[in-house]
Amino acid sequence: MRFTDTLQAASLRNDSTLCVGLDPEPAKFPGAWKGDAGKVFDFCARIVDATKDVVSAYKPQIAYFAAQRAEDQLEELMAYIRRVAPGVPVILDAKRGDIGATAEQYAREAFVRYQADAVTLSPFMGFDSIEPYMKHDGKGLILLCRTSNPGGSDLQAQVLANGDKLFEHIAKLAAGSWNRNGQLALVVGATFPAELARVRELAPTLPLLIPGIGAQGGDIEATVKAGWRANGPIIVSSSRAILYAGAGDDFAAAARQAALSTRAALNAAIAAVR
Ligand SMILES: O=c1ccn([C@@H]2O[C@H](COP(=O)(O)O)[C@@H](O)[C@H]2O)c(=O)[nH]1
Repeated sequence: MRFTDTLQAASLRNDSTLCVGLDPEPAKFPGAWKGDAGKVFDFCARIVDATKDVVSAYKPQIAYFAAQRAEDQLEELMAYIRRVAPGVPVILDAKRGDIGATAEQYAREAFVRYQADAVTLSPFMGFDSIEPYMKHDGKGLILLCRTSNPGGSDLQAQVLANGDKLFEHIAKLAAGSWNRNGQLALVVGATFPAELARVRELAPTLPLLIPGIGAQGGDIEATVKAGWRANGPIIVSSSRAILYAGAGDDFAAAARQAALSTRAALNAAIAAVR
């Protein structure tokens, strides 16, 4: 099944545009697990158990696993999600970008080793750095466009010779000539709703992965108003605000409550603009 179809089905089934980001930090683990990098899988698996009927997607960020020498636990987690939450797509947040030959290897890592449904990519090195991922039929390729961090403006807001800002140019390419097999989507931060609205204008039907609500302070209503369209899906991602909603043995229940209230806020905002 194509990433976009899996996403739509999960979104309908769970009545959700919420993506839970899986960014495990052992220093923030509860109780006896605190500081134990051997508990990365267990921690994330309990979060998945508690949220699998509330989300439209999961987004593990690979750095949190690699930094703990926990890539094997990420493989185990990907298999676990496929087993206990079949039909919920998994976006590997890796932000890869390299020459074609190396991109082939990164694509194998994302889609063969981890069997992700989609991967985040930096478009900075151009189309030939994205093309190798397109050999993996139906997988989602989510290009950084207007990132959620303040420093994203340093390059992404630069005006090009044709008058477009760089992020506008990326949105046009992704909605146009680069999107050869309909696999492309864009990352746009919730922290910049005006730019999010501009990206939606330029790419009316592309799925938008939107990090920046929760710990980064992005506003849910402004995000939905700018980004959601009936035929333009949004995947609104929150990591720390869900994962660490509770610090005790009830951390998974607290994560579920945080996911439920975030989903409800997203759905209320969608109902208001529908
Ligand atoms: O522009 C971007 C692109 C990716 N991210 C990633 O999303 C999560 C955000 O975590 P929170 O705890 O919800 O702030 C994290 O994995 C980032 O690497 C982003 O924040 N902004």
